[in-house]
Amino acid sequence: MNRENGVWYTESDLNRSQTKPLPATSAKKVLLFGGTFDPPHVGHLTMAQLAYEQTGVDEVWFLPAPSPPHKADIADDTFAWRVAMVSALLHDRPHLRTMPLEARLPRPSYTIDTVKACKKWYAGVDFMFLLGADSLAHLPTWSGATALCSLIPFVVAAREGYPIAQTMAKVRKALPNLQVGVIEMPLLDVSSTWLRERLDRGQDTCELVPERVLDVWWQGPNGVAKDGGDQA
Ligand SMILES: Nc1ncnc2c1ncn2[C@@H]1O[C@H](COP(=O)(O)OP(=O)(O)OP(=O)(O)O)[C@@H](O)[C@H]1O
Ligand SMILES: O=C(O)c1ccc[n+]([C@@H]2O[C@H](COP(=O)([O-])O)[C@@H](O)[C@H]2O)c1
Repeated sequence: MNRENGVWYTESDLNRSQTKPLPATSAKKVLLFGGTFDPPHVGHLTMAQLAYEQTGVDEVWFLPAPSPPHKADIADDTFAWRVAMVSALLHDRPHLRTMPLEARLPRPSYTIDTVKACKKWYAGVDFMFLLGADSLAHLPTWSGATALCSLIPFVVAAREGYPIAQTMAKVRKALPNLQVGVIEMPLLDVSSTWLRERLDRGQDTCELVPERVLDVWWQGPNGVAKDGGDQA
């Protein structure tokens, strides 16, 4: 491990970012979807699919965060495992892509760094960022939130406990330059936390985590190849 400018990174991150070509795209409009995905579930899949249909983007890019800024308990060494679970979730849906691009970036995985990097790496692409209303409510606490809002428009999905209109109004007071659209989606009151608790107790998750994803979950973080079976 090395430390530079207050940021921790591993040698393998650096080697990787210097040697591996970026994944190619022919997309002109892309919706970025950042998350911890521990594990990914039908809520994530549904919001991405509906956002794809309703925004007219060419692709939705799932960006698992190696080190999510507000989740100190998430270990970097679960990253490849979470990437592999996202790939399993998106199986057979080429317009929804697993893009572990944040592996190439400093830790913690601040969204402003990700957005700046994506705009630089994919200069011809128009980006938007997808999040749930709970994440939107916390947006004012994100690193460089005002600058981030001037860089990218957001697309928000409803989430239990965070009524959209009130949440947007409150966030706009803190971030007057916020650009945000809302997707139509039924409330799906499912979270990774609740599912993890059930999995830890050996309880049925009733297809809220698809079987393919569960196969990876049960392999554990040490049972998955370090690149998560993916290409970014
Ligand atoms: N059921 C859902 N409905 C709407 N948005 C969701 C839902 N689940 C997750 N999201 C959104 O997806 C993004 C990534 O979420 P994340 O990977 O943290 O899953 P989570 O279910 O919120 O996890 P946890 O319970 O561990 O906080 C966040 O913007 C979050 O708001
Ligand atoms: O940039 C930040 O300060 C920041 C703070 C909290 C969350 N985020 C991003 O929001 C996305 C969802 O985060 P989470 O913790 O709900 O999985 C993920 O891409 C995080 O990197 C970003």
